[in-house]
Amino acid sequence: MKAKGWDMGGAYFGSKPVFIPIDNKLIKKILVTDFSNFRNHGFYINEKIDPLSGHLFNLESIKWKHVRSKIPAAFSSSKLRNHMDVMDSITKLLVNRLKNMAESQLPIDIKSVLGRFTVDVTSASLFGIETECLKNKNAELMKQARAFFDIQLCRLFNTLVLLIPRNILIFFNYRVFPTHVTDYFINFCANIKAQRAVEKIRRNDLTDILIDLCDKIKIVSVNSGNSLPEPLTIKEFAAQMHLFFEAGYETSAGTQTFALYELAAYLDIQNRMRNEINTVLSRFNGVLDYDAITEVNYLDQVVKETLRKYPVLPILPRVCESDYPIPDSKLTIEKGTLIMVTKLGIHYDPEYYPDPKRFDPDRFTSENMTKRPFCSFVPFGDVPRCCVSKMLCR
Ligand code: HEM
Repeated sequence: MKAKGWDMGGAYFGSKPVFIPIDNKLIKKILVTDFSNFRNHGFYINEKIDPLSGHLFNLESIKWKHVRSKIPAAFSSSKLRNHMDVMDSITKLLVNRLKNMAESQLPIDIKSVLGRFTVDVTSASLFGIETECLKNKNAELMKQARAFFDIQLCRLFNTLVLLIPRNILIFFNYRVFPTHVTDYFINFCANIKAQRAVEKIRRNDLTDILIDLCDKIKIVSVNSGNSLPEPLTIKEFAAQMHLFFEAGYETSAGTQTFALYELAAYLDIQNRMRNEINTVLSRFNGVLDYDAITEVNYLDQVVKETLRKYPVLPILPRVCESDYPIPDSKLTIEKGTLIMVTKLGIHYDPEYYPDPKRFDPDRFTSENMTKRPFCSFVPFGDVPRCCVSKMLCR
């Protein structure tokens, strides 16, 4: 569409009209400046029948804001610094596992290995839970979290279901998550909450933040006109936990897999990255700690170029909350219209990234990055409703 000189376009998703902003200033308005009119993702949510669907990605309006406002504390750089030891020990386990696998000369399902590694790292650092998915392929938590999504047919079906209006799905009590997965996660969370209460454990991690949301009601000034947020129920707590296990798996494991693919294809890039890591390691006594990580700039460029070329979640969905006159145009986006900001379109725009199919980490030197406009690189979306892990990416 941009090649035709259009600033915006449209399509149909089934019978639903979809607005596609192309002009970068309009994208910024939708994601950032006029966010209050485009807060929600518009995905199917039915907390009564399908409690796990009530997770942060699906939550809407005030309830989303209430839960979301507490989460960033779990992702701060000081928290990350504290988690370096546990990340280091799980990474050593990964290296050993891969060495053993390589020696056996058998094909490796690398995405699955990296997925289990990611779940171990996120669980240990965010929740203080040892999941041991890397050690044990049949770890129960992993089986439950992936049971449904590993079946391609179920994933396809759940995408097609989005074509059906939400009120019809609610009328037919449609549920995305099977009962056994829902029950497993509700029990799992109830046990963690009880255990922390009995043993008086306080780690100030994501688990504690979610438990606080269950136990405490934040008093909002009556004058602000907002209703008082209710404490989270155990089911709502479980929905958030389940999302965090899922979110880390597909996104991070997928990105690491694509990065390995490109590094295997371009040995010069691989060698340059390895040399940089070795040089930094030699300055930090062989330990890749938090400070060392801030110095591996080329590695950071490789990650960014991978996120550009392979944007997991290739669109950023939004719903227009009230009629929105598009600035500098005679058009209005009608209330209820679905908006799709296409990350893929932005990341493959030759105006920002010449020869976009080429894998070139040098697009992300700090000098080159400052030449591109705002919203030209959006792997995590943009504030306020960006990915919660965005702040961990340099
Ligand atoms: C390569 C890694 C990742 C990528 C590329 C990624 C990308 C994204 C994107 C594009 C969104 C939607 C943003 C929007 O609508 O504007 C999102 C949302 C989200 N992500 Fe990630 N993500 C990654 C890793 C993670 C990890 C490791 C976690 C947590 C453990 C996580 C948790 C979430 C959550 C909770 C949301 C919903 C935020 C909200 O609606 O307020 N993501 N992510």
